[in-house]
Amino acid sequence: MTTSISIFDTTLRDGTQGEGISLSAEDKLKIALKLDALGVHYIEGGNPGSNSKDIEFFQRIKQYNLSAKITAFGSTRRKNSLAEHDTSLLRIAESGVRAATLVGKSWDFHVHTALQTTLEENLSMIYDSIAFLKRNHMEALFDAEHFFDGYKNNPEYALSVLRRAEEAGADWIVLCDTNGGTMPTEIHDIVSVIRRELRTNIGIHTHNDCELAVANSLAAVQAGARQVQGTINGYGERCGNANLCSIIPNLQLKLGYEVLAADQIKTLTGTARYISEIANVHMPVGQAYVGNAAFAHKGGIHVSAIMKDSKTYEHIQPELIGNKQRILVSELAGQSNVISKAQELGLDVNANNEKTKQIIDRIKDLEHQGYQFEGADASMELLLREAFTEMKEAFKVESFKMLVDRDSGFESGPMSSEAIVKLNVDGTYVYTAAEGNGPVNALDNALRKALVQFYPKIEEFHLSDYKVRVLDEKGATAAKVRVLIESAGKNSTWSTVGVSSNVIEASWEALVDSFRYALLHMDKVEPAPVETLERAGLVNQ
Ligand SMILES: CC(=O)SCCNC(=O)CCNC(=O)[C@H](O)C(C)(C)COP(=O)(O)OP(=O)(O)OC[C@H]1O[C@@H](n2cnc3c(N)ncnc32)[C@H](O)[C@@H]1OP(=O)(O)O
Ligand SMILES: CC(=O)C(=O)O
Repeated sequence: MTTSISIFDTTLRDGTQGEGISLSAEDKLKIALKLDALGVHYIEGGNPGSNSKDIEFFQRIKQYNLSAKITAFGSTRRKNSLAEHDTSLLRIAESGVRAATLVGKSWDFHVHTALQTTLEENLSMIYDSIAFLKRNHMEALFDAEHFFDGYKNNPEYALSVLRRAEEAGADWIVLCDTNGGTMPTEIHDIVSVIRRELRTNIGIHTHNDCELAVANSLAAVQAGARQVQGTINGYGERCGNANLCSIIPNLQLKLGYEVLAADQIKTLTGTARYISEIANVHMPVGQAYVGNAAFAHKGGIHVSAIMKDSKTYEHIQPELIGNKQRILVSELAGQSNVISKAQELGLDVNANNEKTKQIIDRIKDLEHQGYQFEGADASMELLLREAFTEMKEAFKVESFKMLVDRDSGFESGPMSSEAIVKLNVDGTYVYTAAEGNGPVNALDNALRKALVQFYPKIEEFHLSDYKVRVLDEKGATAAKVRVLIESAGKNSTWSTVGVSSNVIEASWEALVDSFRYALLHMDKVEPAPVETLERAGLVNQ
């Protein structure tokens, strides 16, 4: 029989303890709905005893009928007081949740040093607080903070903490590697012992300070833990919590546990990316399973084999967790990369074709000059289309000029940027000037002004990101730069690249590629009669 593992997500509580992560009540609601769709079993919404944002979240989440259990977090009652008078416990009870997690000390050193109380009083704090939840008819999860450090230091006391939580009626006892310093073999050994000592279900909560949070969670499950607490993308205090985006597929696809339904686990990649957007934290491209490069193949030898059978270089089918295979083309490419990329674009390309060899040489040469096509999908597509099709250019650049000026007499006054471009659009010469808040904006405006007569839908896309990287710092102000421009249309984004020792020229090159790419997918309209354009100052035949 397959063993089920309960997934407890604490992105909204421990995840927000990660540096740089701050979520509004609205953000938390959106994330909770996404996590519920993913199928996690518990969603820890926050700490109602901590701040009013979390109180608002618990109020607002009540209107949704979720499958996941929403839980509130808090600590055991303060020392030398009554649970019934403890603000944190009262806030939890008032929040309206049916389940709550209480963190309590299980390391004697912490009891003496952080709580500054007696070992016996700490046991009472735990008992009273869990019993309070049970009297309020709530499911009670006990997070035994620093359990592994505590057990190594004083196993009898650490175990007595768990026993007291069990006596009080805890539904889950969760062993925490709070400082993230325990090794997988220790986790396995200790969880195996504890499992024999308790009747209550055991969970595991690990931190990533030794880059072992995922391995430690798996070791605990293999030793008998039946709940894993973690966060999406591993957000959390210090180095983060155990990353559920790796734990879930490892448990389900590698170790054969029952975790999520097959159609839900397919939403894992989308969930990870959605939450990274809301948290405003860039996802590492190489993040296991859900990263953009998790199934991206760059080396020619890899791509050649992948095209024969993807199992050669993929440990699972990316679609199982909603990711997808990508083929990168760079100076490390062989003809397989180019063929695969060209086929993706619907181009008819054969192996050992002379043109294929030429385009590989061209790409390698351009990358040697400083271009990078992995991050510039649209420039790559243009190169391939030029090589393998009779590509009709939407326009040709005749010339461009850039004027950057500061009004005399205003030493710190505003700078003005003006661009003048001359284009040939299907035999019609268009000459336009435009201003902008900087040189790239002025060039963008001038190109748009020239082309909008022919391609009105040009208004539907805009430049969404602009990055400059100095390629040879030793050249100082004469160094070569690489400009990457990201553009966004109604339903898509694309990136283009330009390289030069002149930043304006590199920007212009990337900008022109962005327009060339956008226009590939746009219909041209008949421009207004020439005199009208001439009168409007747009055309100079
Ligand atoms: C391992 C973990 O991640 S636990 C969760 C940690 N998360 C957070 O701390 C985020 C939310 N925290 C907060 O908003 C605040 O810290 C609050 C509201 C909980 C408490 O704020 P304050 O009352 O100002 O106390 P402060 O944060 O300075 O100190 C924590 C207090 O809790 C006590 N405490 C710590 N753990 C526990 C526990 N398990 N049970 C009871 N009391 C505890 C400490 O001894 C300290 O008490 P002291 O002031 O008498 O020394
Ligand atoms: C409870 C918790 O967050 C910890 O011990 O790390």
